[in-house]
Amino acid sequence: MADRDAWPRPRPLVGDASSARERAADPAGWAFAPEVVTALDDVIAGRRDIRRFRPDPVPEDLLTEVLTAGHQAPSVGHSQPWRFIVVRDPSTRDRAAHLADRARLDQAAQLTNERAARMLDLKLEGLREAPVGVVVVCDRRTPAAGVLGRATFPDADLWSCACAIENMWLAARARGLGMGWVTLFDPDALSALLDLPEGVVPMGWMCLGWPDERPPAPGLERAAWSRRMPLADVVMHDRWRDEAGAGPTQPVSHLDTRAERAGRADALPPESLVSATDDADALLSPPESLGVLDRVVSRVEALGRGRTPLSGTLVLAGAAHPVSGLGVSAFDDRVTRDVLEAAAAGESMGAVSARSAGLGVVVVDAGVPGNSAVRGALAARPEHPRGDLATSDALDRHDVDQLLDIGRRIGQGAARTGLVALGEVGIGNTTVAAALACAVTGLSPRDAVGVGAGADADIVERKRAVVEQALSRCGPRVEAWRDDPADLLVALGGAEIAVLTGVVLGAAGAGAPVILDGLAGSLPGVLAAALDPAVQGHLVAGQRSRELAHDAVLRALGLEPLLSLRLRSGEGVGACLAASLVLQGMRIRRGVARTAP
Ligand SMILES: Cc1cc2ncn([C@H]3O[C@H](COP(=O)(O)O)[C@@H](O)[C@H]3O)c2cc1C
Ligand SMILES: O=C(O)c1cccnc1
Repeated sequence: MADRDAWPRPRPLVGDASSARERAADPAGWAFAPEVVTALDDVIAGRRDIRRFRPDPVPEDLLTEVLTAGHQAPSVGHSQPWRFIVVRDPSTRDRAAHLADRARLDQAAQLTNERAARMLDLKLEGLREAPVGVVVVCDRRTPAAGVLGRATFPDADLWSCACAIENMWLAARARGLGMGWVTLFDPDALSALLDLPEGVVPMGWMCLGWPDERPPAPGLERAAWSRRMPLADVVMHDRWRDEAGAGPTQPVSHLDTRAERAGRADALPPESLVSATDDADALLSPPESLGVLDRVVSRVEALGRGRTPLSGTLVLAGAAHPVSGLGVSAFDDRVTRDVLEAAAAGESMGAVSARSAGLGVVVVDAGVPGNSAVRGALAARPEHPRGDLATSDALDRHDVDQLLDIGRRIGQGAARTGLVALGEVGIGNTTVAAALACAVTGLSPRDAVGVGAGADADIVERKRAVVEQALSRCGPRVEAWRDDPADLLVALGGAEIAVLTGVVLGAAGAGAPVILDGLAGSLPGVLAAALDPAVQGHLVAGQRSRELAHDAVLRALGLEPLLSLRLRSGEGVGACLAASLVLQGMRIRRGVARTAP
């Protein structure tokens, strides 16, 4: 038996040397000296996002110290997912600065006028001045489930990189260096610039250098853009809501709701729909007297708050389709140009239908055969070669973006006239439309391919084969079409459908009802609604045509067609017939005697 009261505690030579007794005796004993704490608080409080830099070089040892601080950040599962790309090459820096210039204008376009002007006044990047750029990227190629803590919070790797950035920021500030975190980029464009592989994502561009400003407060606070919220507004106790059931306010948005409306549609406002139906109920007639038409009229009147003009515009877009070279139409490609020229002259079936319905016509040449744009038509001709969709993409991405953009502007203009009716012309486009219909409804080519403008059995067989080929060529892209509806237009086409998709977005964004036509004249509604769900409340199914997949497409849209005439005209003829009916319904609604409450 030992005769000692206590044995000395064996102090480990590795790991935590503190003892339980020491920790219990002095729980705060791990603190740094008070002057260190004050210094840390000073650095945290004095950290600024620096946008103005002096040209003096950053000494290598300081840069290494800053990067070392970054590399000491905490990371999920100790995964250290950050990688630092130190950029000194002026051409890379200039190209990055150019990307930021573009992103700045794009962002300004989404803000209110006042905020946009102020944003453009702000200096948001110091990319061209800072002698060093450090691009912090996150290597996300490791499966989340393989990293401790990421299976449940898969984005924790990104947060770890943000911690590294903050560490660098503080280390830079303590040394008198300035750092600015620039995220004013299209991330894909920045990735391409730095040649990042798939799965490695940029967190932004850190400008690093000697600051040419020493701001006592955050720049955005100084510019009266915003102010730091009181601590009490961001701290809650035990749960999100307080006793009164209120939660904290969400961060402020400077989005322009009007610009948003010009670009994106307003959902059909429930109050105005209710007031339109209330008005219908007051008519001296049985409720829902006009049946399907009644509902459409209520919707149109709700959208225009009863002031929709008794008129409108047929937007008729035409385009050539290389797939017509695969024997999928009973007609020659040149017909497309002839019809569009006749439309511009006011003599095509679509143009005459529009006139007879009291609508104006806007003819859009989205690349009909021939080397020049059709006279009298708005030109929206794709710049790049188009593919036959069976073996290559129908359209180039840049062209699709342009077509959508031009369409949007046309739609916004047409919206001012009242109803916006869609019309298409393009030999071969029922094959394109069938492929799109398969993609968006899941129909098989056998159930989607129809006779178009008059196919025989051989043509129908070839159409099916082409649609099958196109769908298997684009497999995963077709399945994921909702993630990127514009890519479906790239894969399958066609240019007139892309323009009309833009028209739907623009018209609905400006508050107008959009009347769909046949199969190719309904798909723009599906695609636009996928791009902006609020479009849905603006869509009216003009007709159910003869084309096989049309019914499935209308069902997918949840729309009941006004007419079912087995049309096969295309060109917006059905949309015009329906528009004329809608206008008549509006006149009836507006003219009939009201009953007293
Ligand atoms: C003279 C003529 C005028 C047309 N206007 C519209 N289409 C309709 O038929 C074409 C699509 O059918 P497919 O895929 O079988 O080629 C599109 O132009 C459509 O609008 C027309 C067709 C013809 C022949
Ligand atoms: O239903 C259609 O849209 C259709 C049918 C045949 C030809 N063009 C269009």
